[in-house]
Amino acid sequence: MPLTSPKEMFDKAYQDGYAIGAFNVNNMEIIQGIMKAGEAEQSPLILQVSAGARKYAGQNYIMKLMEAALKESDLPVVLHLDHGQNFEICRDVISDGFTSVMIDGSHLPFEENIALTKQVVECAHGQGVWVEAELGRLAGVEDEVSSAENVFTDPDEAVEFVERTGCDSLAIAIGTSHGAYKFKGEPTLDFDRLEQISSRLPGYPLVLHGASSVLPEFIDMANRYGGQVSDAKGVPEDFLRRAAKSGVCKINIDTDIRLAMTAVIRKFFHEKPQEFDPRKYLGPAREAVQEMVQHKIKNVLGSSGKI
Ligand SMILES: O=C(CO)COP(=O)(O)O
Ligand SMILES: O=C[C@H](O)COP(=O)(O)O
Ligand SMILES: [Zn+2]
Ligand SMILES: [Zn+2]
Repeated sequence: MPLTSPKEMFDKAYQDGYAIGAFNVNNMEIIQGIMKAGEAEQSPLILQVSAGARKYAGQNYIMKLMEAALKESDLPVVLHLDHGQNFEICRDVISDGFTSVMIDGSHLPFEENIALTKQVVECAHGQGVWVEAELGRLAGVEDEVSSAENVFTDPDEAVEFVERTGCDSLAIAIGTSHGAYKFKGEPTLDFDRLEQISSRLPGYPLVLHGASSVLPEFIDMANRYGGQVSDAKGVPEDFLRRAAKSGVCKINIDTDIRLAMTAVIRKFFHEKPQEFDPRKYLGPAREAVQEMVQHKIKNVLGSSGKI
């Protein structure tokens, strides 16, 4: 199946109150784990590539891995640029064949964010490519830049932003953040704000970044085998189910992939210190990614069988 645009995926998801998982890819094992999970669940998928992933794997490798994944699958798959920081990176990945880009002007003043987003929308729409933008700011680390504070999305500004830029979906800040340390105390999200935004933008797909749940199973395993990932806390799965029913069509997950792989590899190294064949630990790490992604699709996002 060739790469698809998010349009049809999001229309269906919005109608039925489920969400599509957008999973970050960095290497072969991650792509394979996600694709296998999607196959097993017959779920549409968004594979997303950050600037960091492009730098790590190399854009040519990413494209060839995608090509291989699509050759072996009939699933609808979107190839999406995660957190595009400027016009040039969006333009470059569009010419490589990405079907969706995020232009992240959330660090800019409102008018500058609008101007940058509009510039990307004009270029992308000319080629049938979807544009996600961001308004508000998430605390945490993204692309090696860390933001100390959340700046929640203002509902009035969200409406004006969408109207003036013509962006196709909007990432909003309602209390999630990137990484494994999302909450100091009890997790909370500003659902009132989400309802306000979604009711003022009816039918419009919203995006939730920083949506990993930081599964205790992997935190415990990592720590049991020498890790030091303490006080980690993610977004409770019930919050994600609720968000999916309130206009959130795309839920971004990266940290949970990282934790699953790391936990399994730590355990392996501890239990089999004499082994040195990377396939022996990257294989189980790939299986852990598959299982975790399958769990999300089936039990949290609700996208099983929605192809
Ligand atoms: O938002 C993300 C990628 O854009 C990932 O968020 P997590 O760090 O919660 O996985
Ligand atoms: O939003 C951030 C994603 O988790 C990507 O992270 P990265 O920039 O380290 O690849
Ligand atoms: Zn951002
Ligand atoms: Zn993000």
